[in-house]
Amino acid sequence: MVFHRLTLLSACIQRSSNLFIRSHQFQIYKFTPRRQFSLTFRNQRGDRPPPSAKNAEKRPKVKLSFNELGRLFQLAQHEKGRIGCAIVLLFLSSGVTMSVPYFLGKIIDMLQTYKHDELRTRLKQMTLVLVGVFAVGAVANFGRVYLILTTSQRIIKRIREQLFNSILRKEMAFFDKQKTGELVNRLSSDTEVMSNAVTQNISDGLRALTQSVAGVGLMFYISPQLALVGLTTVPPLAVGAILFGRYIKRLSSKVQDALAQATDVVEERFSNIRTVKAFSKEEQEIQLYNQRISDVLKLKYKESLAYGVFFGMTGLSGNLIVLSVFYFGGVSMSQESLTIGDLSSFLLYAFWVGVSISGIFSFHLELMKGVGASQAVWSILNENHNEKLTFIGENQRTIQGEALTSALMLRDIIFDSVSFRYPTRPDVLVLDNLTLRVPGGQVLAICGSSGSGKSTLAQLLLRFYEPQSGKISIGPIPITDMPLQWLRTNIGTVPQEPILFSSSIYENIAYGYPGPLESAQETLLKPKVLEASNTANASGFIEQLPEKYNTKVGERGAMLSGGQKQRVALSRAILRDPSILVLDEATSALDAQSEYLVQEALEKIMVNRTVIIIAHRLSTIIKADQIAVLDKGRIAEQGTYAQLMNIENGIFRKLVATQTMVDVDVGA
Ligand SMILES: Nc1ncnc2c1ncn2[C@@H]1O[C@H](COP(=O)(O)OP(=O)(O)OP(=O)(O)O)[C@@H](O)[C@H]1O
Repeated sequence: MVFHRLTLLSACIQRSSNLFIRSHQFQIYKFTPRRQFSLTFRNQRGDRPPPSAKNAEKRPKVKLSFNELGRLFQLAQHEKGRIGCAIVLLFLSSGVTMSVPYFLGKIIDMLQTYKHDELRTRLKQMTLVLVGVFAVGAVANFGRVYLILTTSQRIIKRIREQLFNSILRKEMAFFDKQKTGELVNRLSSDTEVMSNAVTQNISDGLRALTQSVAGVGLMFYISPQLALVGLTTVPPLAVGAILFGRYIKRLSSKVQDALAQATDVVEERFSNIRTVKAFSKEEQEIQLYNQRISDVLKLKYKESLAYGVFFGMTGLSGNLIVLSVFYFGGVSMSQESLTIGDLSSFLLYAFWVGVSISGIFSFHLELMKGVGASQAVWSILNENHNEKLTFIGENQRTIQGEALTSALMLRDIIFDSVSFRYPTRPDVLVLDNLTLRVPGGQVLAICGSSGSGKSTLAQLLLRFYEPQSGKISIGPIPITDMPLQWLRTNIGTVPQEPILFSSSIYENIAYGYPGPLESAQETLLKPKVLEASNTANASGFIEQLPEKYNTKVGERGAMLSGGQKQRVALSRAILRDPSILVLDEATSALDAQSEYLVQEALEKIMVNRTVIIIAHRLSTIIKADQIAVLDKGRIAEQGTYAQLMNIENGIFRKLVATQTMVDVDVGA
């Protein structure tokens, strides 16, 4: 009978041992998909991976600094109550889990000790008690899981809000350096890793810690000698697991880099699909992608080999523990110092201890990942590179005695000895002590060869960048003294290649409305949108679309033609009724009809505004009140068309002669 039960128990333990191994695998694999996903773009430190896998060796190591750890834990500060409740529930549910082996041992002993009616009565009582205990465990578990998951999401939401807010307020130089994909990755993936490190991970880690402490305690309680036998394998296993963890960490970093390279191909090719197709490079791109994913597969083979060896070894040592516990346990049973129930409980506790220890390793790994991800997020959240966004207050109506009105903005714009280099390219002097007066209320065409700095002038006027020396004023007021938002609200811009949002035409035009959209009443806004699109000669084509103003324009406005996009962008710019309009003309020629419509619209909106046109078309230039020619970072010539054409060997004359400018017959 005893032998039969031992055989049963042996089968049960073999299952437990397999479960133990699978559970180990689960504990480690559990994080793998998320790691792969999040690290596709990011290495351990949270940086975008370097382009070659070779460089991966040089990545900085994450060291657990208490400051960083402290800052990470501060994320959970607002959620103390919820996390506290979750921890109490965690202790309760862990207590229930850890009581299972104890009760199981008791039942086995009961089966051995009692017979017939007595056994039935006792079994009934025990079952009733256990139903109650398990019900409490289930409720506690439900509460813990619900609280932890919702808290995690609340923390993610809070960091995302902060991060998005911080990113949007950065100056342009920040965006010149950062890759969009990387910022998106910080917002989506890193925030999740960080939040997980201080919620789910804390919960899992605490459970692992309490269960291993309780498990070891109970093992010693049942049989100190057997506990020592069982636990002798823990230190070598721990060393093995740490070494294995390090190896896997290195290997998986390489896997992540290889994956990132494969993803880079996908990202870039998808976003430039028109170029790929136009050059018929589909085959070449498929091969390139296949090569990249083959690199991933090779590394995965290595990883699989390592996992195989490790789990083979842990499986073997797990079985050896079982064997030794059986042997020593059997000896103790023969000396009647241990019951079969105790032995069963003991083995189950040993199983839980094993699972929990692996949980502690995972906790450490996740915490490291959280710290790694947080470093990049903290550096964005640091106040560096923020724009000085000053919102105009109710009482601020004047600057230096001048009323903040559109009349002020209609005064001359003066660039006074402005020198400028882009922060990302400090070796190139784009504007060299440039002085320019833009007459208020008139149209100034700026021309010059490609790359001479025409668009840069507009960027400085909008204060996307600050000049290294010199100043820009409107009337007597330097633009640096004006509230930034007010300055920008009074300047309408239409870039060379307008980019629209993927929403409807109506929403794209309404985007020009100064102030928060929700505060603008629909009834007031709609006529303004219609009027703006009329002025910009956009209403004609919009009305012909099946869904008119509700037509979705596709990503970046891809569903509209170049001329249509320009007119929607023009509508958006004039909706805000700006005193200053900056138009960067498209370098490529529009068809004659579009060209005519754009030109006609421009003539309508030029009235009572200062207009700066970064001009590429001779037709526009001829109509301008003044023309400024930019050359070698300075204004080389300024005057009317007739005046500039009269300059012998003049730059403007040469520009016209070499037909650098697009000439379109607007009367067509
Ligand atoms: N964000 C930037 N970061 C670094 N350099 C820049 C940046 N934008 C422009 N540049 C450089 O500054 C110089 C002036 O560029 P800008 O765009 O003002 O020329 P442009 O006269 O408007 O040219 P185009 O007529 O071809 O549009 C160029 O050498 C360009 O490469």
